[in-house]
Amino acid sequence: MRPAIKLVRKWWSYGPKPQKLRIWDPQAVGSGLLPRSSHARGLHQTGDHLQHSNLTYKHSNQVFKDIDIGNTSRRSGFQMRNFGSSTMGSTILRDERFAILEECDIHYFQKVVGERAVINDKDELEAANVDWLGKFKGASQVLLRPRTTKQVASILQYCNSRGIAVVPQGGNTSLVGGSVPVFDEVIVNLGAMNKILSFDEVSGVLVCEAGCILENLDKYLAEHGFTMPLDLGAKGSCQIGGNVSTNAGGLRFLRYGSLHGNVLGLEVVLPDGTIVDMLGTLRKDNTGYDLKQLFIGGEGTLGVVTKVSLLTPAKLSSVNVAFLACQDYLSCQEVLVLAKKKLGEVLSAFEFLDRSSLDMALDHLEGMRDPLPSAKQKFYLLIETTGSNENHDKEKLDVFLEDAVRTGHVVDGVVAQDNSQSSAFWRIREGIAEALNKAGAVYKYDLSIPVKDLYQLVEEMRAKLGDSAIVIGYGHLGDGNLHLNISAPKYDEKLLLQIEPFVYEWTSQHKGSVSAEHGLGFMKPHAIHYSKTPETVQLMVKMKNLLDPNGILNPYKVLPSIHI
Ligand SMILES: O=C(O)CC[C@@H](O)C(=O)O
Ligand SMILES: [Zn+2]
Repeated sequence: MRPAIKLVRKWWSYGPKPQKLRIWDPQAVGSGLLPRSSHARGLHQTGDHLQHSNLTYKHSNQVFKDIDIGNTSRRSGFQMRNFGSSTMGSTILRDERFAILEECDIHYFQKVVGERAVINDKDELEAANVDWLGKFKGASQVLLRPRTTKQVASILQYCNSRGIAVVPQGGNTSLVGGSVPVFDEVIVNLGAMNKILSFDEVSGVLVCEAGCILENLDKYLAEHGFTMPLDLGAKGSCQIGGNVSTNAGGLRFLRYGSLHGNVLGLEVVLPDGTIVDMLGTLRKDNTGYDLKQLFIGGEGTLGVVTKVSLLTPAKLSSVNVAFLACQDYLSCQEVLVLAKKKLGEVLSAFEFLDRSSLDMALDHLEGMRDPLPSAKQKFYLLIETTGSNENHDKEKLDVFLEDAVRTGHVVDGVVAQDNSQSSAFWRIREGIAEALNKAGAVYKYDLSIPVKDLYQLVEEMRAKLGDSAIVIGYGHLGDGNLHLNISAPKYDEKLLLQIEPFVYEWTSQHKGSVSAEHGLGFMKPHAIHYSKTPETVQLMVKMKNLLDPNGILNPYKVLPSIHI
């Protein structure tokens, strides 16, 4: 075994500089290491060296090896982080800027939230330490389940004063490693704060705690004839606090817009334990800066969202879902224009999937039939209308479909005849992410790109990678949001080097964004500069420093690190 790599060229662009990072002897590492590649995407390995104002990003293979975020192993009852696999030498370390948990800390937490809400059960911790994709594995020793805002405040105030790092967690469905610890951060899970506090039918405003599961909120609203303005594949487990913190987009974005518009108020706890009550329910309020916006999409780095007030639309009774096939990408664009013109306000979703995405979903979903078995086209569209007048909506849909077929843009299609068929079409669309996750290694990119250029990236990527991987393009075409996924049998550094920074550079050149809706989390802070100017990033760093001067809250996420 190689000796421990001397590490230490790493600190973060906010908070105090680490004194040093502790290194343990690799000989002491237990077995059962994950393949190195399974975590190789945590910190990028591009070999580039970028200079950005006073931020320096140095991405050499050596640095990558040194700072690779790896798996954990247990020693003397304490989980330690292992950097690198046994084949490349192992260095175990933790970030010494932060305090190691002691008995007295556990006692304090027990006093604040009660013994049963301080979790150190191995299985529960294991689940909370690993992200949904199984790419990132932290080494937290303790998970706390506060039930009140005051408890969250006490936890944060204490951790801030003790220098203990904290990761807020909801349903842990982040696709960018945003909700798992990187080292041994204390996990503060909001799941027990799941009360609906009020709903006002006149204004449509729902006020609830952060741990409410999205689907439960939708069911609750349905009883009152309302619905949530957002819908995601992960709705059965994601929580509204996490949705807000990620500024999740999803399937209804086209119709109801961003959470930046739909969230009317928030209660947040700052890293020092201050409770900031911004839980307004007004649609219009121009008294000073709209500070809640900082926490919508703040990815839990500036404060912990504890309560949410949300504008919800009425649930409309007439829903139609069509599944259409197009020969080429230009036709998809023409259909989008036609849909906007002919369907107008009843258009509620415009999703696209290419043939590879469809094949992948159908392979994964047992018993699911291809809705258009004879079409075998390159592109498919899932179009949904939602309105209040069935005849009117159907008429609109008929006119739209007639035009789409007559002009040759749509070559085949089906309209769901009942709820179970609509659900089946949606199941196919939502099944793509699940299928990809099961298919081996997946390199995920969530990009905003002008619609006219969007699929060109998928084609260029395919041409570049040849047979070495399956390139899949799908997403929310109506919002210009491409989910580019590259599926390969296993993680491979060489493959990654072919993908990145190409994807990011391409996106930047086409005036896109390297994160449309998933956020940056732990996976992509290094790519922020492809979409934000140095001045903007610096302002973000200042905000972070202002609100979290000790850098305890969700460290390593969103903002780039400095490697020297
Ligand atoms: O897995 C992905 O790339 C996208 C997941 C999600 O945002 C979706 O739209 O299905
Ligand atoms: Zn999406």
